[in-house]
Amino acid sequence: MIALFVDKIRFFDTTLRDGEQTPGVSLKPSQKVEIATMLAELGVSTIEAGSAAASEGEREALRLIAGAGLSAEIATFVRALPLDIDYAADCGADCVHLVVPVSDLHIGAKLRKSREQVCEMAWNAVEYAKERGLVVELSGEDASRADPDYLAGLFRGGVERGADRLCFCDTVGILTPEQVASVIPGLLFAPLSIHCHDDLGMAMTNTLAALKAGASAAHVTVNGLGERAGNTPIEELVMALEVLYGVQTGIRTDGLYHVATAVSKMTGVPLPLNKAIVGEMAFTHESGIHAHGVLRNASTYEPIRPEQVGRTRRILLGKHSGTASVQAALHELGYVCDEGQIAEIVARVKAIGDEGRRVTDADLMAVADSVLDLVREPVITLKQVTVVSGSNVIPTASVTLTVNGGEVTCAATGNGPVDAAIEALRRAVAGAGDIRLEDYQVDAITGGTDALVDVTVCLSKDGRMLTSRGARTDIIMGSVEAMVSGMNRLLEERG
Ligand SMILES: CC(=O)SCCNC(=O)CCNC(=O)[C@H](O)C(C)(C)COP(=O)(O)OP(=O)(O)OC[C@H]1O[C@@H](n2cnc3c(N)ncnc32)[C@H](O)[C@@H]1OP(=O)(O)O
Ligand SMILES: CC(=O)C(=O)O
Repeated sequence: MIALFVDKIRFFDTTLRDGEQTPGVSLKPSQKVEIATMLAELGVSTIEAGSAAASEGEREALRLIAGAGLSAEIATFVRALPLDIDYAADCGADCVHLVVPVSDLHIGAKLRKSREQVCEMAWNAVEYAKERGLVVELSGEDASRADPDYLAGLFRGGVERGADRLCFCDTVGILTPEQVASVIPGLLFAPLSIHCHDDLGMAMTNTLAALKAGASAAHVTVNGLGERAGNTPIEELVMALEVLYGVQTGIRTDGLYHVATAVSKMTGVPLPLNKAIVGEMAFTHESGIHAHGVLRNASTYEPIRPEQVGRTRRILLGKHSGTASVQAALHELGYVCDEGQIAEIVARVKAIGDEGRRVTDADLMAVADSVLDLVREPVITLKQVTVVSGSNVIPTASVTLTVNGGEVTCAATGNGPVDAAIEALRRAVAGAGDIRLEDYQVDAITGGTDALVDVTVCLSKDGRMLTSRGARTDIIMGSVEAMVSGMNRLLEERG
C-alpha cells in the first residue's frame, strides 16, 4: 500500500459541467436532476451542476438541483465576474468553482490582460462570492503551464480574501506524476483539489500522484466524460483507491455501474466495450483457459469481484472456448451430456466462431439438440408480420403466431418499426409467459444498404436470461427472427 496525504478524500464530481462539455452532449434540466440524485446517492462530496452563466436551461437545472435537498454540496462553474457569481447565488448554489486562467498563454492570448489584472479580478471575485454567502473553490486554469511563483501568490492572496479551497487544473492534460509531486506541496494554503484531463492518457495517474503529494480532493466525472479526451473517471479512481491503496472512499461502489450506464444512455456517449470497471467486457470471459480458471476460482482472472461494482460475471462462447466453459453453459441450460457429446458440441461451437459469429445461448441449444438427437416442437411459430412506418404515421406492427397450437394475432405501436414489432411479439406470447427484452444489439456484417444485419437479443423470463440471434438483410425480420428464436427457447420445457 502507498500512503496518501489525507485519510478522507473528497470527490468533486463535474460530470454535469466538464462532462457535459464533451462536444455534442447536452442534458435537459430533468436529466441533470436525475444524474445529480444518483451522484449524491453514490456519496460524492460536491456536484458541479453546470455553468450558471451558460444558459437559462443551465440556471433552471441548477435551481432544481440546489432545491432537491441532496446530501452533496452543489457547485457551479463561474468566471471571475460578478454577473456569473450573481447567477450562482440567485440559483441557490452552495459553492462556486471560481476558475481563473493562470498561465501567461491564457492570461495574454485569451484574456488579453496582465498577470496583475488577473490577480485583481480573481481576488475581487473571491471577496464578492464570500459576500454573497458562497463556498469558494478558487481554481487555477492551465496551472500546469503557469509560473509556480505567480500561481502560489494568486492562491495565497485568494485564501487571504476568503477562498475556502483551491484547485490545480491540468487543463490540457500535459502533467507528469513527477511534476505533480514537485509542484503540489508548495500550494497547500487551503485544502487543494486536483482537476486532470486525459489528453495523453495520464489523468488517473496524475490524480493519484496529486493525492499522494498533498491534494485532498479529486475532480472526477462518470465514465471519464469531459472536454476532448475527458477527465479522471470516478469509477476507475474509486476502485483503484479502494483496491490498490486500501482507502475507504465512502463511495457506494456497488452503484457505480448503474450510474455509468444511466449517464451513457442520457448523454448518448457509448461505453467502450473494454473500458475498465464499466465496459461490457470488463467482467466477461471467452478464452477457454480463462473461463476454466474463473469457474474454479474467480480470482485467477478477476482482480475484483463484479458484485463490488454492481455487475455480474459473464462467460461467452466462441472459437476460444474450451470444454469447461461449454460444459458450464450446457449445465446452466439444463443439458446432461457425456464426454463424447461435449467434445462434439465444443467442436461445433468453435466452427460457429470460426465463421466470425457470436455464439448465443439459442445457438448452443440448437447445437446441443442436434448432437443429442433431441427433437423439439417449437412452442411458437411465426405466421405473419406486417409493419407500417413512415413520415406521418405512428410505427405500428401486427403479428400472427401459433402459440402452443392456438393462433394469436396482436398489434402494437412503438418508437420505430423494430420497437413496434418486438412489442407486438411480446404481447402475442403474453399468455404463455412474460418475456422481457433486456438488451438489443445490431451489427451490419457487410457494408452498404443491402448489408446482412446480425441482431442479437437478450431476453428474460422469470429471472432466467437467454441470448439469441437473427441474421437477415432486413433489420425488422432479423429482429423478429432473433426474438422468435429466443422466445421459443425460453418457453420450452427445461430438463
Ligand atoms: C477549461 C474549461 O473547461 S473553462 C469552462 C468552459 N465552459 C464554458 O465555456 C461554459 C459555456 N460557455 C458559455 O456559455 C459562454 O462562453 C459564456 C456564457 C460563458 C460567455 O459567453 P460570451 O459572453 O458570449 O463570451 P465568449 O464565449 O465569446 O468568450 C468568453 C469570454 O469570457 C472571458 N473569460 C474567459 N474565462 C474567464 C474567466 N475565468 N474570468 C473572466 N472572464 C473570462 C473571455 O475573455 C471572453 O470575454 P471577452 O470576449 O470580453 O474577452
Ligand atoms: C476548469 C477546467 O475545467 C479546466 O481547467 O480544465
